[in-house]
Amino acid sequence: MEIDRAIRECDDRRLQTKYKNATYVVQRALTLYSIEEVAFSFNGGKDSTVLLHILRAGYFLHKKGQNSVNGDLKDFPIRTIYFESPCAFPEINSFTYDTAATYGLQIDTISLDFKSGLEALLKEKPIRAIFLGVRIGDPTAVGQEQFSPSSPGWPPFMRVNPILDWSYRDVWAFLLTCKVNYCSLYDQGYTSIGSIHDTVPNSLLCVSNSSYKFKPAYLLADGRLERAGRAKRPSTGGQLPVDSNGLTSLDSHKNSMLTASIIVVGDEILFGIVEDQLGPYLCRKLHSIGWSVFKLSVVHNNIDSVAEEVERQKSKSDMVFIYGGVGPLHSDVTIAGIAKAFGVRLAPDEEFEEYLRHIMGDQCTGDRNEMAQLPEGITELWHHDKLSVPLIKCQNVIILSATNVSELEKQWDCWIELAKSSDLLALLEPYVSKHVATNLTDVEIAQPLSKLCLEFPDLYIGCYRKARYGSVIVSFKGKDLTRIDSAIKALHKKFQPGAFIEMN
Ligand SMILES: Cc1cc2nc3c(=O)[nH]c(=O)nc-3n(C[C@H](O)[C@H](O)[C@H](O)COP(=O)(O)O)c2cc1C
Ligand SMILES: Nc1ncnc2c1ncn2[C@@H]1O[C@H](COP(=O)(O)OP(=O)(O)OP(=O)(O)O)[C@@H](O)[C@H]1O
Ligand SMILES: [Mg+2]
Repeated sequence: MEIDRAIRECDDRRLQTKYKNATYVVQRALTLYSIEEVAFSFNGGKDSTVLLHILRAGYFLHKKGQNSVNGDLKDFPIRTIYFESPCAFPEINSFTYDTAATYGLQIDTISLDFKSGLEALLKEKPIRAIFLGVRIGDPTAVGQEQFSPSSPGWPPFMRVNPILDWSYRDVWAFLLTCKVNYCSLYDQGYTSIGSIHDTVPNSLLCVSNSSYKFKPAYLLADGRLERAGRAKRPSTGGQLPVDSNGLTSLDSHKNSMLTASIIVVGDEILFGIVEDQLGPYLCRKLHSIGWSVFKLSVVHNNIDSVAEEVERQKSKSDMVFIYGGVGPLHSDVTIAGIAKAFGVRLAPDEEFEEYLRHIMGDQCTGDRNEMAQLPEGITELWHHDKLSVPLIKCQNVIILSATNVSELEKQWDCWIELAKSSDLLALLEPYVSKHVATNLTDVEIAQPLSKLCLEFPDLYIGCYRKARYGSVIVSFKGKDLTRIDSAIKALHKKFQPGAFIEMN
């Protein structure tokens, strides 16, 4: 069988593993369900083209040893369904039908929408499982496994996703290694194909800005950007809903208040063995860009403790910073905790794996690297020349890998630079503060200070002392220095001259 042979003879170990696992899923499905009970959902896209050949190979391996099977091109008895749409590219349509003719696919063309079409199909045919070319990274893949029952509200069947864990690069390695045909649009710069109304060539493959020439899809270096040619649907996902003026909540917040939370993961801090110095540093940095820190919490190195705190803070704050518990050790549970908080699973991230391979060399070999597993569908990697490993952002949660202040300083500077250039982080008026000290007693200053707070509601006016029997320090924090000066003047007026001394 030509596909099986091509993979066995190539020297790409990773591809061989992916192929082995995918054909294994097909074989298990063909053991669980009879051939009449399965269907292949084929639409001429690159992922479903990979799946076609995986199914052909899986069927061959499943039947191997039986005289009836010879691995011929047209030896494919699995019912194939195609949801035809007037909005599909003509190239996709013709590729689908040409492929059906080449491989002897028995195509059922369905002209209804997916749900109604499947309802009608399942009433008529004994189908119990449908093979799909869904992959991690597809918006619809979140929460799916290789075998996933259809969603509530959909007709009942098993979705079988043999190539769920394949990356963009795996797809192209397979198609090119097996030298099979794929839809011609992929050679014209299309990297993921939807309808004619929402799909254009991927601009990252543009040969030069002046021409409309594009490189082929397999040259896209960063597979996470395969959907860059697909129109974005308006979404309120993440933390930044768009208002009626088209402004994100960050824009409309520009002159008001944005809040951040900081979560530290560290048993040793809670045991009192280690002192956290990163939290206070981050608080100062956040104030310097005008953000207000809502909470700084320390949690145990435990997935549930991390998940619980992340879940709480991600909805209360505009941004959550988390550090500690990041790495390959048993206690490094932060990333798993974040995945749990968002209700997604950890999935291998090929690009991140490559960074790790770069810094860890031979220590990081094998087909799977636990450290390269990141929360699925919500993770972005932020690169900066000065960082050996990119910053990891899961929606509004930023994972910092710094373990001391100087590392944090570097990560913070890079993060600010990246966030500024992507317009993600609103840099607000920085907070400014002044402090005055007095030897008056708490009782003497309590009431006038309460009144002052009412007179200056736009300022934060707080008190602290360094010793029980020493001076009290009153702090004024806000975004307008003249308001702070007015408040201090008003305070002076309430007492004898010289009762309060301004501190540096
Ligand atoms: C055979 C088949 C089965 C599907 N089953 C489900 C399902 O169980 N639950 C669901 O939410 N969507 C299901 N879908 C819809 C897909 O998740 C997704 O919405 C569809 O592929 C449209 O993608 P697009 O909007 O990017 O074109 C199914 C689609 C097909 C073709
Ligand atoms: N119109 C359709 N008819 C039949 N199956 C479909 C259709 N649209 C999607 N599917 C199924 O859903 C899977 C995922 O679709 P998706 O668009 O992500 O991948 P693709 O079309 O194969 O490749 P690409 O990402 O390049 O568009 C397909 O592989 C196919 O199994
Ligand atoms: Mg598609």
